[in-house]
Amino acid sequence: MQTGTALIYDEEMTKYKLLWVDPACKIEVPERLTVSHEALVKNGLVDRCVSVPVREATDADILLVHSEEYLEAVKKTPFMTLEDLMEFTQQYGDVYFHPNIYHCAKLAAGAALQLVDNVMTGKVRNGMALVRPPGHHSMRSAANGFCVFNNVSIAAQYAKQKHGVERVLIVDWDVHHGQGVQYCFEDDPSVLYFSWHRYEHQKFWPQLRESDYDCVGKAKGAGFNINVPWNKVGMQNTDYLSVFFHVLLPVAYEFCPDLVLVCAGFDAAIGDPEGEMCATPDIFAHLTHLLMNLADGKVCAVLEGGYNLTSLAQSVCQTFQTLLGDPTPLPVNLDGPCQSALESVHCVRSAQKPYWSCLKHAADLPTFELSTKRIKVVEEEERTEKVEEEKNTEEIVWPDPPKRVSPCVRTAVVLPDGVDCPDGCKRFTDLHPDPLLGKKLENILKDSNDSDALSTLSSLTALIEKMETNKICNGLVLVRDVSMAMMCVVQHAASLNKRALIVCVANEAIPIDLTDDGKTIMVHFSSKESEEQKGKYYIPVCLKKGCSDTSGIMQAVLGLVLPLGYQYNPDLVLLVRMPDCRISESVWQQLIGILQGLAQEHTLVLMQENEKASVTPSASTLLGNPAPRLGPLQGPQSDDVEALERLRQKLQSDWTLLQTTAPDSR
Ligand SMILES: CC(O)(O)CCCCCNCCCN
Ligand SMILES: [Zn+2]
Repeated sequence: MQTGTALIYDEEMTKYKLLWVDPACKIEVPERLTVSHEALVKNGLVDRCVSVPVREATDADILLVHSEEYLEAVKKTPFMTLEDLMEFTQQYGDVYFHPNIYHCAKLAAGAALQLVDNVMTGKVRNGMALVRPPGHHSMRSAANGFCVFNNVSIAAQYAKQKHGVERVLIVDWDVHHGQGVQYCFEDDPSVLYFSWHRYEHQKFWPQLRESDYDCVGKAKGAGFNINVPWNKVGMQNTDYLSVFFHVLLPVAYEFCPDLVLVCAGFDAAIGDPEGEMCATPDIFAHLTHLLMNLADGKVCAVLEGGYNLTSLAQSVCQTFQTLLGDPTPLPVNLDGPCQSALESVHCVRSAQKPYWSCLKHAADLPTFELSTKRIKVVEEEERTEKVEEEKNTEEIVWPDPPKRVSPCVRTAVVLPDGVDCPDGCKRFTDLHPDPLLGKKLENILKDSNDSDALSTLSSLTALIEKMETNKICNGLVLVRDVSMAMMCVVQHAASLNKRALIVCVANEAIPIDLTDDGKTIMVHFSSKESEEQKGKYYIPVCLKKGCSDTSGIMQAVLGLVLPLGYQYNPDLVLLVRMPDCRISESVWQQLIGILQGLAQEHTLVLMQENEKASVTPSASTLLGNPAPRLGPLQGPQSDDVEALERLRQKLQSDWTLLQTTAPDSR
């Protein structure tokens, strides 16, 4: 299995800066790179990465996206006087030139290409390039928004041409719209471009009509351009996650990319003078994690924006730690998305509905959008951007990101004799069995003299305690009686006062009575509609074709289990695979991989002892290896989607992160 995270950085890219007064450009300073790199050094992350050298993009590389006349013009800038540089800059918007910026722009683009080469040839699994100048605003024949060459667009074309990549997903989490990327690929169905961006109904820079949610791509590219406008500032972690769960991830899994490129701008983080958002740096740990089970884990992030040097450095470290496989921090206190974010999610899903089967049941445009859409053309005078007042982002403070310590044992296994311990795992036995365990479990144990059942259960309970004290990250346990073991885990977690999220894939009802105290939530995948109401903490997901229905499961995992799980924020995730549940191995691995974003990766996988064939693949994903791709997903069964929507309607008043439509509260 491919491992290793590339870090691409060269201090040469710090050697250009603004040489004259320009309020629009003064935030793009060399210190952006130095503070990011220094933070990586300080946190011991540079030593854990594979350092990959930069290279200059060649003319041929640059001409994959830009015109010859533009390249020739930029080539002249190193020899220009200051006056010439200022004159040359005038023709573009919100960007500046410098005698050394052409050299740095070639290095920035070349760094992205080095990253693609190393990931595509399997020298590393993933990586991030710390570069300046950024890229996503630059266009075929124009510099713009601090950008000279479109680093990520060049990387996408390069990946297709040199490595035969057929489908590239570009995720642009920078707070500005990468219009340069949109223009480059808007009629190209092989590149799916996703961007969220501060928009404020076209009042925010670059004030483009084509940045709105209804610009979905052109001709063959229709549906392969996804714009999520933020029409208010102050968006929080929950707003970002809501867009990933209900817009990006369902489409990304349906698209099934061979490669994921990230326009990793960190001006979407709190404290940034450009974004004025409130999402904290640890959110990038989750956003990164949620992309890492796509494309067999081939994720290449390239720095774009980020102008608050504190949140930038923290966000860069959070991203690298996840790329390196460190447990994600707990997603604390997520309430639901704000009204404005919900309107954006609603509008994007309805605009993209014709193009993606995962959205075929999405709601239509909200009526208020239809009515104001015509009159929403913002009057010209309204659009004059407010004068550059100094944004008082200095006094904005936020808590330091939590420490993310990897337990010394990543994956512990409890296996019957005769089943080998997979590489990288550690066989676990309970060294100090609790003599009273039989008594404590008598309500569960049918036969308290059943010694090997008792020993398995004591290993199970001891393993949970090792996870809760962070000695072990996650675990895989094979048992004879899965239901009994599940009840034992539920009871033991409750006795430790730990919240457990149980995801159970089965094909028939399961004998369990959940306490109604919210200490345990169970999502039960089955093929039968369950009549009896087992309380609001028991969530039956019915799939007509049962757990063999890949797209049905994925639809439910992304749109229901993830939002609910993130909002519930469990201490432990218990993944239970009942005998003969017929789930496909790769879907099972996706389930394990995706849910590791919760509970600091404290996932306990429980299967029957005859599932020997699944031990190695399950362990591989628990060890942090990316789950295999599922292939482009078909549409889920209509009646399953309708059942899921009914379930969502029922649950979303308690679990507000499940919402996908804005109440028509006009
Ligand atoms: C890579 C990037 O998207 O971060 C570049 C953003 C350019 C912003 C231009 N306007 C700045 C106005 C100053 N308040
Ligand atoms: Zn930006």
